[in-house]
Amino acid sequence: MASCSLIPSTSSLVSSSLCKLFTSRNSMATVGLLSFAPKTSSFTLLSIKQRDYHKSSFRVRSVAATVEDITGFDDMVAGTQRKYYMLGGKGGVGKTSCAASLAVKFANSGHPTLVVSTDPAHSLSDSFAQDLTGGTLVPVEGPECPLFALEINPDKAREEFRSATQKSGGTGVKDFMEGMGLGMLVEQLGELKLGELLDTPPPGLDEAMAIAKVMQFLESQEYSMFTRIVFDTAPTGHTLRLLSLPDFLDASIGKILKLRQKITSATSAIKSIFRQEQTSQQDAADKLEQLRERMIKVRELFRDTDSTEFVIVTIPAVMAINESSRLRASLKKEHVPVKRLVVNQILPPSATDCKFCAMKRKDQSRALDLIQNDPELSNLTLIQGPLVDVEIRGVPALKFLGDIIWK
Ligand SMILES: Nc1ncnc2c1ncn2[C@@H]1O[C@H](COP(=O)(O)OP(=O)(O)OP(=O)(O)O)[C@@H](O)[C@H]1O
Repeated sequence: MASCSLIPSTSSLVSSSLCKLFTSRNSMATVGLLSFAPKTSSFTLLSIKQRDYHKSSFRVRSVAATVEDITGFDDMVAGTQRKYYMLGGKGGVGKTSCAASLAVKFANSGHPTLVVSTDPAHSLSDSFAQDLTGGTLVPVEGPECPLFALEINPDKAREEFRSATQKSGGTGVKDFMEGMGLGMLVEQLGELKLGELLDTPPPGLDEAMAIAKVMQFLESQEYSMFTRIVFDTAPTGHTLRLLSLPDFLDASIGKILKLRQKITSATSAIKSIFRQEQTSQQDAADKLEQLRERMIKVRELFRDTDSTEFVIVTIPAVMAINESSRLRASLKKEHVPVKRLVVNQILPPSATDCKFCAMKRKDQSRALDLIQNDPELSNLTLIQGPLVDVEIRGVPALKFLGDIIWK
């Protein structure tokens, strides 16, 4: 029996003798069950993924740290309310490794945790060395407390956007506008660049929709157990576009909806004659409005200093640091809370450097100086992650990395 700390508020959520933990999005089949025996204060996690059957038990210890005088990981782990950690940075710096190691550390510290990849090029499965694909919550085997992973398929999110904006079977802005009862305005609306919006969903939209989807999941009772959500986000460019999305959508979808409203109220007299068409137009309009609201929620989540923190991950190299500085400036502009900067892959100390290592060390040291003098980065808490000599794959390796980085 593995030992586990659980958050008091969480235990009350699972006080029934057996509660459904989650269901597969596609099949709606139950793939996980959590049973709780109040007398022995023990939980039994039964998870069934396809044909695999996995059963583990863990005892409840009282949780977590006090909130006074805490820094570092203590600050991240303290408290029973749900917190979101978004890890982002330049491609290849170690975002996934850091996100996965943080998720393992949260789970081993008593937080039922969900780690989500919204990077179109998922690597959570590679990092955990387990098959976590399928766009649904999959239990990660290994940590002491429940840890689930979710790789959101960006193609599906994009498809959803297209079906929300296009009349069934139709393509392009003209069909969509006609579907919305605005066919006569297609020409006049040229300058809004709606064609671009509808035919080629804006970059960052898939990631924003993925995050919106996770938030939707988490609103339901069956997913309310998670107290830490870690996002492995797509490289910098996507993140920045994601943050500017709500304004962009407001400017485009908002205008369409307003126009449509004007027209439908002007033509209300003939509404009843075309009731069928009206319904499908209303359906499209509702979906667009829902999309816009979800994007606004995602932006609010990013800006919520009480529950969210964006952690920038970088490496000690000039190009990566410059990109991190720009990312931090943009996040500041968007009021996204950032406190920590992880500098990953720093050469560990050595008494006897070869020529290559000595050069590399000097180079890294210059890059670290750059951080100290960077107006955007110098006031962040610096977390140094060493370059390790083996590939970090699987829960034991992630635990090892997490214990070094998240202190
Ligand atoms: N501290 C480290 N020491 C050694 N290898 C590391 C370290 N951190 C990450 N790596 C390795 O670097 C590679 C890239 O890491 P990872 O996939 O975590 O980066 P990423 O930023 O998520 O990449 P992408 O932007 O492509 O998603 C992996 O092979 C990983 O094992």
